[in-house]
Amino acid sequence: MSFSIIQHQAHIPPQFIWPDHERPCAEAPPPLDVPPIDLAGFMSGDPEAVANAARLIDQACRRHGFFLVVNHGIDADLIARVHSSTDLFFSMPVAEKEKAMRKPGDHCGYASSFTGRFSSKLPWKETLSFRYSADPNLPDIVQTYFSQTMGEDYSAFGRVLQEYCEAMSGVCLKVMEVLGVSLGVGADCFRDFFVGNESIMRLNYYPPCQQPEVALGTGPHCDPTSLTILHQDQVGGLEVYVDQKWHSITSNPHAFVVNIGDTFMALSNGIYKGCLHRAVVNSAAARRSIAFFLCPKTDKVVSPPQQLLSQGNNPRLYPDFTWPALLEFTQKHYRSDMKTLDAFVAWLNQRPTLN
Ligand SMILES: C=C1C[C@]23C[C@H]1CC[C@H]2[C@]1(C)CCC[C@@](C)(C(=O)O)[C@H]1[C@@H]3C(=O)O
Ligand SMILES: O=C(O)CCC(=O)C(=O)O
Ligand SMILES: [Fe+2]
Repeated sequence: MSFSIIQHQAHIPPQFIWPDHERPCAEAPPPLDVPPIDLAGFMSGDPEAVANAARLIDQACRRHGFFLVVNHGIDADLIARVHSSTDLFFSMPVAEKEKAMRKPGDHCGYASSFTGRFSSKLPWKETLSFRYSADPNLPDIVQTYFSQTMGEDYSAFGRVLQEYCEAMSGVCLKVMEVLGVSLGVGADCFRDFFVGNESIMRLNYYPPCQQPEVALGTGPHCDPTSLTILHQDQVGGLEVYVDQKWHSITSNPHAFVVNIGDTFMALSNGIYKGCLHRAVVNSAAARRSIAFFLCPKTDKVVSPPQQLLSQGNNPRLYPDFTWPALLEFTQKHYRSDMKTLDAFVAWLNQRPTLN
């Protein structure tokens, strides 16, 4: 089922129609007051800038887990090249895109409308996801993926995305320093945990939809990953559920939208919260968003720093786990939503123990 056919029909197929209580708001939702974290200010070491960044990120992460990062130092031309690469890929003929077709159970590759994964509440989007590794022995992992999957013509395409992932990994490590300071465990604690990250990059493409009032580009969920660095194009459509109602996050090309995921919620022993969010579509313009999902190295055990447990009455909320186990759960057993971590822990507990 490809959007090039669906989007020209008068009505969208029933699999893309969401239940009443999950549909977009009839009125445009109010904007969420998302604090801008001055990353260069924090990194300068100026005590006031460091304290201000830590305070703003702490307030946001205790409340909804979303904040903006500005003065991030990422070249605007690189961001523009990633957006144009996204347009280039999704404008390709279906047969060309399907060279990168996502395989069942794998999180990488090209997926359109997710018909192979879900039978209802299908998201109105096409996605292209691929691995990034900060391992210095894998300096061209992204470029190699595209050359091998799509052919040597895609080497330059892969180079742009490789460069962008390296930049995103750097921004994530700086944000982890701020999070470490704001949680009182020190700038190095989470930075050291994620320095060898094995992350996921995803290009989201949302075609115009003839019935945007009953569809969703991405359904309500909390990212199961650790931290998400998202760049929205000027169309906008990202919404966050705070204080029992949906809020929009205004598009700002100079800022990255950053949010806490389930894995970091577990690392912070629930002090910082992942938050329900979704993406709405529209009938006039296609929308793109570029999402970098920070994930720890596969052998890292997700367990909160001791300091967070010894501070007063703060019992462990989640058992130790590894990211690959949670990822497999989301790919093979459970559609990520707002209860993914609880469902994951229940799944872990019911598995037969190897004696
Ligand atoms: C590890 C991941 C699974 C998803 C992509 C990344 C992080 C976010 C997850 C997702 C976007 C949450 C909503 C449901 C989902 C199926 C989707 O709409 O794309 C999720 C992704 C996935 O499982 O492919
Ligand atoms: O497209 C967006 O703005 C949000 C996408 C998202 O939440 C995701 O891919 O996890
Ligand atoms: Fe998300």
